[in-house]
Amino acid sequence: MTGVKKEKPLLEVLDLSLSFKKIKRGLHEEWQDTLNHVNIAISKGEVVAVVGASGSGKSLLANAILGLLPSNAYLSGKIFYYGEPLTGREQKKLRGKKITLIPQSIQSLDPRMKAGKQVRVAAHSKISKKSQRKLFERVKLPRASEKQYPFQLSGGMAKRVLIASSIARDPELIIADESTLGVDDYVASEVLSLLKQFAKKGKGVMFITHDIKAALTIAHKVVVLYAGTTVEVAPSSHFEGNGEKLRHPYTKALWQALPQNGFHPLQGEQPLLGQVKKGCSFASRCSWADDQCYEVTPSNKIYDEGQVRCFHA
Ligand SMILES: Nc1ncnc2c1ncn2[C@@H]1O[C@H](COP(=O)(O)OP(=O)(O)OP(=O)(O)O)[C@@H](O)[C@H]1O
Ligand code: NI
Repeated sequence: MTGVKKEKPLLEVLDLSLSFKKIKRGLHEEWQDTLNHVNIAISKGEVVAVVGASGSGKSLLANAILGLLPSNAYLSGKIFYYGEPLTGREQKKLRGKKITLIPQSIQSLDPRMKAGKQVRVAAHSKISKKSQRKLFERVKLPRASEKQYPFQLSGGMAKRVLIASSIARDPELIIADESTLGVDDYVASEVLSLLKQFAKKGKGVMFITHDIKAALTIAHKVVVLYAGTTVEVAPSSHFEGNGEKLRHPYTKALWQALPQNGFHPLQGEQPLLGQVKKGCSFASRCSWADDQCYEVTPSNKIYDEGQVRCFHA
């Protein structure tokens, strides 16, 4: 449509790289590079899945967005929130309010605090007991559980307390870190449907997971992270058939490794962050790789519906 100004994405991460300064005796400094040119955008009402194997940098990315990195961390690149730079000061202001995290582990609950109070404390005591009960209803927590301590809750209920806490202050962006990990299928599908509902209400949801199948049940698009780099961003609809519509060989391999697609495992291992060699980080496992891939890092190619980092895609 002409004349209609396109709304800026809720969150935009552009070419974000992250290194840690290592403590070294002597004169020279040593750096450990982790995230490397990460690009991701999330709009209101959108679920974006960030998919990657263990150690690919998913939680680092979440922490970078939330401003929760240790003091030896150095970031380059940009993070925008509604088109404005998300500075450390803004992160502090928005964190826990407009941008919230659903942590990976239920260990993040305070073991000495009853469930109802956990949620009221997450809301900085700005909500009444009545509102807390409404939140409990929203995440399908029985009223009686508000008086229970975390150890008395089932794993699924504890997850729901984390989720209720994360929405207590009506956030705009919810970052869910492996929220379906370690729960049974039933709880996982309930968690997924809650995340989907949040997006339907206009929030942006970043769903971090290594489970591409779970991601595809709710995500509008999938960001694939490999060894700290976003190698592909593709709409969920491109994950079909043999993966012909997917562009990056790693994304194709992830798709083809699913039991429903023939269970073709990918040989080799993802390099550890900090030990990624020059060139394309996927080259050593890629059947398409040629000399160039071992020498030069592919740039990010943007196409209509997504982006890809591969010379041959
Ligand atoms: N504070 C730090 N200093 C140096 N390196 C770090 C630091 N935190 C994380 N890393 C490095 O970054 C890597 C990726 O960590 P991250 O937790 O982001 O992975 P992940 O994709 O979330 O994995 P998982 O699926 O297992 O949760 C780690 O393996 C580690 O090598
Ligand atoms: Ni993680």
